[in-house]
Amino acid sequence: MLYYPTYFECYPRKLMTLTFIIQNDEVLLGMKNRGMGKGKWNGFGGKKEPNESIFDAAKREVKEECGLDAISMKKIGFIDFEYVGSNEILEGHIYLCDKFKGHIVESDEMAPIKWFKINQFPLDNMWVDHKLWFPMVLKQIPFKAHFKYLDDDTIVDSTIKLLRIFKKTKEIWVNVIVKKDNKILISNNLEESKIFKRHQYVKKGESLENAALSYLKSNYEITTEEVPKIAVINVELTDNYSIPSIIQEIHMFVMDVSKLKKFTQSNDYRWTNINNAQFFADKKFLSTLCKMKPFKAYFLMDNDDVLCSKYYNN
Ligand SMILES: Nc1ncnc2c1[nH]c(=O)n2[C@H]1C[C@H](O)[C@@H](COP(=O)(O)OP(=O)(O)OP(=O)(O)O)O1
Repeated sequence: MLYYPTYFECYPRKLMTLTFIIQNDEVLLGMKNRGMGKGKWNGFGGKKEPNESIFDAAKREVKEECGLDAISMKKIGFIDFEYVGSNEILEGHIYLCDKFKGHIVESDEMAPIKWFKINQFPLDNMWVDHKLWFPMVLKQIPFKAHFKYLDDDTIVDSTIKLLRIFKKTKEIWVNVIVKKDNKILISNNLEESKIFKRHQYVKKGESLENAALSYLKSNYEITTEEVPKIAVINVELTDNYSIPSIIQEIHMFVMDVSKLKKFTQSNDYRWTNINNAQFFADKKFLSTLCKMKPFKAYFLMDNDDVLCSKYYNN
């Protein structure tokens, strides 16, 4: 379960728009030469004027910043931008425009303006939040997000929630990590980045503990009577944005073999330092797990990329 933060609900808000113009497999971006986001590539947008609707503001900003008339625009996301030390929220309304007319006109504020192939996006030279939600714009998945910035390049907290109308079904899985000191066992046949993907489906009527013990036996040839459960994580996948969508609930157990009287290591495995072993892009996960203190977590994944991760104490 992902909780959207609410502590800033009473803060005053400034409404802003941001529109991405997309044609075939290309996105139009402009280099911002002044104001917020100076020196970064961005879509087209800015503050809403009094007495105009947010939709009209989005169309006006597109015209002012790149010269095009947007014909078809679709709202994809809402983003609350918060800056440490400021009690004002910048409420960004994100649009996708796939029909337009006119000619591109560069201005003092935005130049140059260029079409970029979607897979060659200049992400390193854009707002850092973009790489976390742009996959949703491309897949047209409505979302709501909150980013708390320390400065223009550092995010200290982020939450991305998919706004779904469809029912979600849950699949229950277990996974067992075998550890000793600050090392974990990794299969020789598995890429380290994929260790986390080796979950085992929990059969109907089977207890989580039994599923974990059978996982230990079949994967690591370890027979034991108990193994502690450390984490429950919910993984939501953007590629499963269909009907019904799936949430994976994964129960993570950790076997500390230094506690076992007898342990024979299978030749199929090797020890890897926790800091070198990867859990997708989220480096914090394995080290948190190996502290052996129960916790809950949520991950929003787009293929192998973690778009949003949240850790909760149990
Ligand atoms: N992190 C963050 N903070 C603030 N603004 C943004 C981000 N990430 C973003 O993508 N953006 C977007 C939102 C807006 O489209 C622009 C900032 O608009 P701003 O510079 O305030 O508006 P202007 O158009 O320059 O100013 P006016 O025309 O409204 O005067 O960046």
